[in-house]
Amino acid sequence: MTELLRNSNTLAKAKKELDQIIGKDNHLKESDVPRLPYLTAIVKETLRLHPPTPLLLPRKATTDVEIHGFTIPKGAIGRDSTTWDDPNSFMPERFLGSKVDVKGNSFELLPFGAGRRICPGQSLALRMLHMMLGSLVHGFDWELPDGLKPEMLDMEEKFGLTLQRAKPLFAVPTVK
Ligand code: HEM
Repeated sequence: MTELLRNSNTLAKAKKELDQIIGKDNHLKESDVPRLPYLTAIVKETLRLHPPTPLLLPRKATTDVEIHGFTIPKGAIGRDSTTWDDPNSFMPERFLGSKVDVKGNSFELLPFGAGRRICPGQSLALRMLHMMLGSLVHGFDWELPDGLKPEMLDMEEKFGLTLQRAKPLFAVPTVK
């Protein structure tokens, strides 16, 4: 939601897609999600830029390592500038028409890990993320409180086992 409130064009495009595909007066259903490529791209882009479990727990490379001829570079993969154009910008469009997924098959984007220790809650988490975000965007118009400008939003993150906003987001919903 923070990235959408900071990027009003993205929020407007997500609303438009929801209005066109499921209709202004209908509630979002799980079966609608496969027909919402832009909402799906927003979820992927959020998981790239703000991975909720950023360290993949104990499996982060602290230095460049080579294993069986494959180089595992040090550091955060979601913002690697050799893989992603403009890696620090929130651009869901980068996933439209792209085969990169978040399910452990695309090694440049591993918010749920990969292989035998991949997150077993992935399928539940992805269902919930699309339903929650899609319902919030589709059901309400959103504004920032007290004349706060999008560019003034505090993007500081609290680093830990899971990554969260350092301070909660305050936003004002109006029923559409
Ligand atoms: C957006 C939501 C979530 C993200 C980004 C996420 C991410 C991750 C990551 C990165 C790992 C470590 C994988 C590895 O070690 O390679 C993990 C492990 C795990 N996750 Fe999740 N997770 C999410 C939601 C959930 C949910 C909803 C559940 C349970 C209902 C869950 C249960 C677990 C468990 C049990 C493990 C440990 C698996 C093992 O070590 O064998 N996660 N998750």
